[in-house]
Amino acid sequence: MIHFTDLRAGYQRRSITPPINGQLPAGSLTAITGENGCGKSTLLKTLAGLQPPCEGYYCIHSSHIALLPQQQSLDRTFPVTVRDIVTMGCWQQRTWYGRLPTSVKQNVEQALAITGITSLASTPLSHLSGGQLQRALFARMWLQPSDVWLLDEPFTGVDEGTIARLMTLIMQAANDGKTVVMVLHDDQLVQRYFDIQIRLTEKMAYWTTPHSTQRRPLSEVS
Ligand SMILES: Nc1ncnc2c1ncn2[C@@H]1O[C@H](COP(=O)(O)OP(=O)(O)OP(=O)(O)O)[C@@H](O)[C@H]1O
Repeated sequence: MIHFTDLRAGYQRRSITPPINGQLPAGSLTAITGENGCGKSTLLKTLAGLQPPCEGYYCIHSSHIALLPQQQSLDRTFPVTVRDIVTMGCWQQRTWYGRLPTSVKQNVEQALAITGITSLASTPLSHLSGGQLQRALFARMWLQPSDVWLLDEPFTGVDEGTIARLMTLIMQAANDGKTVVMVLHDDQLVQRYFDIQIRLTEKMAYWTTPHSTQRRPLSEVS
């Protein structure tokens, strides 16, 4: 669950977003939309704790938050493989001498398999296509112990089949009670899958409920 009270996100006390009020229940799937530069990523970074709010406040009823950042924010030359990147999702589960328990290693293999990148496990980060990198980042997020998923344009460069595959995993996560917030530009996806849409403009944050959602009504989500 996330509560907003007159929250304005921005940088160095300069607000970018309009004031945001309301709440996102546990188990909900929310799309943040709006024109380029309206502050969608800034809002997500604020919710991830990477930026302090400019005004107002928010409350997340969990300390376990997983963030899938925009690709541009990553250094692609970093010398790691796909398996290394995915394994970072469970660094907290390492033993005190740095080893990963067998059960956690199995989870890493599962994350690679469900995102369809097992064959790329030993591939260096710098050799991945944009869509392959998105899958690896998604697998890392999927592994992180968390109650809240924050995803910033996770489908950039991703083909239709993979989008459907990842959306299935995202809906499963929401059905399991995670609060999922995603920045995206695709209205069709919003109408098809999301419970709540927050459309940001300069002056207002418009909250709507997409009608043709394939998800169960929120009241049925435990
Ligand atoms: N670190 C920063 N310091 C100051 N201003 C920034 C910083 N990062 C982004 N901005 C500015 O904040 C504004 C909102 O940026 P943001 O990335 O949140 O927009 P967005 O809605 O996610 O855009 P897009 O749809 O293009 O991804 C932009 O004008 C941008 O230049």
